[in-house]
Amino acid sequence: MALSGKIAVVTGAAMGIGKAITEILLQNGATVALLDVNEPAAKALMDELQNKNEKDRALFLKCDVESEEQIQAAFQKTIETFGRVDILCNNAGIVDETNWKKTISINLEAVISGTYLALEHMNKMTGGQGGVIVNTASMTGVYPVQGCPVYTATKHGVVGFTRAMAINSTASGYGIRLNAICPGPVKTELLNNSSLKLGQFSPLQQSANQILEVMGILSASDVAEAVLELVTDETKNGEALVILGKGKHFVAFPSM
Ligand SMILES: NC(=O)C1=CN([C@@H]2O[C@H](COP(=O)(O)OP(=O)(O)OC[C@H]3O[C@@H](n4cnc5c(N)ncnc54)[C@H](O)[C@@H]3O)[C@@H](O)[C@H]2O)C=CC1
Ligand SMILES: CCCCCC(=O)/C=C/C=C\C=C\C=C\[C@@H](O)[C@@H](O)CCCC(=O)O
Repeated sequence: MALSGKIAVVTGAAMGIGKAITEILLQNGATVALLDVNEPAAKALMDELQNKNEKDRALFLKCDVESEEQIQAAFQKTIETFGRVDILCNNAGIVDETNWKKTISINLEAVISGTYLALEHMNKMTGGQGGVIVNTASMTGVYPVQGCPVYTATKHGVVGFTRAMAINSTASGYGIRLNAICPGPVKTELLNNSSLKLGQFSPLQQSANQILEVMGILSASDVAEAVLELVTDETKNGEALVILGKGKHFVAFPSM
């Protein structure tokens, strides 16, 4: 898929991996609606884009993905402004093993809401033009990590939901590809603060640190490059791409 003229929606776009996804999509010619709850961070990014003459292809929409109404309003504004949606990156996520219901709400429920809203607008069976959805899972969506059982559960859910929806799309003719990106540790605010967010499992933090030593640490741009691969490679549907400091691989799931 060539990106020039394509319209993308990215959630959690103001910082970290979402910011890097936004930047690489813009660099490759796409137009991006940036959805985020952090208005100051988003405005700072928009100022950066202004300096790179990319601001006219970027639209910040304040949106808390915990609110289905706010996601719907952001989609509506995107379509009113740019005409359609071709690409969706459900990227917003948190780690919080104490407020674990919020973690489920943002990391999994919002991915489902965003995907279903995108279907309404992208589905070829209902007048859409098709497209691609990349959901940000994690290595914890494939390999359980001590210290963050609910986070791990949400990311397993993102992988399973994405793979099931990819099968649905093929079977139903939606014309939409769905893939999951499963990064290891990435140098972002989320990772920096993660050791404070393990709640009752904080004593297990050392095991998480060991993952860092074994797996290596990624930059947000490393992840964005892998997301670009999933967006542009039209042979990829229903994949879970694990990317670690030491390399990347598509998960080989057991066949039924
Ligand atoms: N940093 C890491 O080591 C890894 C992160 N991930 C996943 O990557 C995604 C992005 O994480 P990072 O860039 O590391 O985090 P980050 O904390 O650096 O950035 C997350 C962005 O999402 C936004 N956000 C948070 N809650 C939101 C909400 N309710 N509505 C709208 N926006 C919201 C934040 O304002 C922020 O701009 C998450 O889904 C995370 O689980 C996956 C694997 C590794
Ligand atoms: C434990 C929360 C994980 C959230 C990110 C994810 O999806 C997967 C991460 C995999 C390993 C995480 C290791 C975390 C180590 C922390 O305890 C902390 O030491 C990291 C500090 C960041 C740094 O050293 O650069």
